Amino acid sequence: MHTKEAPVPVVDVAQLSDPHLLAAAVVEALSTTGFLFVRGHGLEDRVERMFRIAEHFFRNETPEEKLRLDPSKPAPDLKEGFNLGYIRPGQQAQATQPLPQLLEEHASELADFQHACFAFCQRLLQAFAVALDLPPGFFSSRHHEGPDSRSILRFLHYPSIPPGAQVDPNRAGAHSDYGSLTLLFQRKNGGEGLQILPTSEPLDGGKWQDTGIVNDALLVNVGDALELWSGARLKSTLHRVVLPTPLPADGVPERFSIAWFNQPTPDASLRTCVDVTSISENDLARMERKGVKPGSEITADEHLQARLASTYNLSRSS
Ligand SMILES: O=C(O)CCC(=O)C(=O)O
Ligand SMILES: [Fe+2]
Repeated sequence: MHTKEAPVPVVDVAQLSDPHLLAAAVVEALSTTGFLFVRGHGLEDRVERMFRIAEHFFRNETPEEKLRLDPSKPAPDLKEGFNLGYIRPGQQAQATQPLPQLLEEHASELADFQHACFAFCQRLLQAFAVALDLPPGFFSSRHHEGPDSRSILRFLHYPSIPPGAQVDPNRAGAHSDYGSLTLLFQRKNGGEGLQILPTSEPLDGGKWQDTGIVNDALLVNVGDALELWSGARLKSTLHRVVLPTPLPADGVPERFSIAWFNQPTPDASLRTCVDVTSISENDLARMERKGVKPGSEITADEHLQARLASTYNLSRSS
């Protein structure tokens, strides 16, 4: 169900195998709010199973092993995450980066889920190319699966907040995603808290809006690489995860989410594919703030490295 403000539209894509029909259904939302709830995506049967695997992992992995897996882990009381790189599918599924034992035993299911996420993104990417009057494979042919792909599956856990705790209201700070597309899976119970700052709002002091949760839908959002590539025809929107304010007297339950960060092939050119002079002042300013220059010759890997090295400096008071 949507929250009151409900800024993110919902589409059902189950019947939209034709890229033209899919484009007509999804492009409007992704070129305005940059976020879209998608139903009928075909991953429904697998999502709850992935949440169970993630939940079991976060609950049972030892603190020492968690620290070893991610020594840079920030504020462990607010958020913890685990990134899974490419896993070769098959009976003897094989991770290309060693997996902790608790995940290794599910390698084949994890590989299957990663592939389903990748395949769904390929469908969307074909629709975007059609919408921009480009050859249908323009974006999708510049993405691939394999050990050298930069795409990752991320399990996220936001631990519960006990009654009366003094904590920063940000469970995850304001950011935009770096890649081409993100698929975000949320849970009905305890999953609330994701907010977006529509691109029409000022970066400092703008009005954040709750995305809400839509049952059985996954949330698609555009990342910085695709925003640059498409000359901001598709928008990479700031988002964050917040706690309710004031904090409820009985505390806040834990929250799990799962994200698939789809990345273009590292050496693919992200040269803007539309006339750069047609990009609005507002979009240029937003991109400049991220250190992104439309029209320049830059590869997906150079873009990713640059984005990883830079951070926003946004006020957290809004
Ligand atoms: O947990 C969420 O709902 C959002 C996570 C997110 O935006 C991210 O990891 O990039
Ligand atoms: Fe994100």
